[in-house]
Amino acid sequence: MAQIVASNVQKVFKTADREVVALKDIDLEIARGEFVCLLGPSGCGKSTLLNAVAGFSLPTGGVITVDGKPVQGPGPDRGMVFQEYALFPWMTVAENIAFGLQVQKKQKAEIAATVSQLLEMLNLKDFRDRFPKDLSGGMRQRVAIARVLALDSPIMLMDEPFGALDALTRRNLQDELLRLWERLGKTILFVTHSIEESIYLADRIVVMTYRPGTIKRDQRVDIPRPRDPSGHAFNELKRELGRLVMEEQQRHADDEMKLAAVD
Ligand SMILES: Nc1ncnc2c1ncn2[C@@H]1O[C@H](COP(=O)(O)OP(=O)(O)OP(=O)(O)O)[C@@H](O)[C@H]1O
Repeated sequence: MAQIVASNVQKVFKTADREVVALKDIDLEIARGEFVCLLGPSGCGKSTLLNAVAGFSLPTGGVITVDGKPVQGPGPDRGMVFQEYALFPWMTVAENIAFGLQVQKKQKAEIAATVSQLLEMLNLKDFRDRFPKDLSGGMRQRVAIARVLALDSPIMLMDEPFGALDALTRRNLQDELLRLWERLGKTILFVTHSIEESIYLADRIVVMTYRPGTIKRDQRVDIPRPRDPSGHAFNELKRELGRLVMEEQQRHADDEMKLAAVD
């Protein structure tokens, strides 16, 4: 049985002067341990779908289930990593990682052991007593990932987590994430608008359309890992997905022109 199932999911946002159909007829199944990327240009509903799976903002139609249970709000089975490193600035790295476990009232010794293990796993040992402001963007995002891993959720939801990082740091963290995913067997749903990032990471890439947000292509990636971005199969797929994404980008641009004309 699939772990995450979206059935006929719709999401309509109503604003003062119009309605935006952010998601329409979304049917998607994600198996336990699968790495799935949601890909598409800005405004095609990627974050809306991720937030619906997270339970932050529920669909206006259809249903999403996790392990057979309808999602009605956030839960400990789903951890979220955002683009903006949502760390507490007044806590050290170690305290940030420990925070969720303290909220869960775990034993002190257990918290200490988990924190040490995660500091080690994410190469953060030398930074345990630093504050977020003294860390680079990449380091902060490592802490954000460690913080979610501390809660041991079987599902990780990631909203453009590496979008603000420079290319080299981004590749490092992508490799790190793949290593963790292979080691820990998590299910990952990862939002990106980078075609290359999606091909580098995912088992499956779900390409979305712009307004309404529907599934344009559900693409399996069979290229063996580690994937070589200069390889033939990688570039073939990049070209094909690039074509699909460009079509939606163009619809976005046309829409903006129309709106500008009305204003
Ligand atoms: N709270 C809201 N109220 C009204 N419209 C919204 C709201 N949130 C999102 N939308 C609209 O829904 C559509 C989908 O937005 P969403 O943020 O999910 O897209 P996205 O693909 O994640 O884009 P980005 O890559 O820019 O984050 C957009 O047209 C957006 O303007």
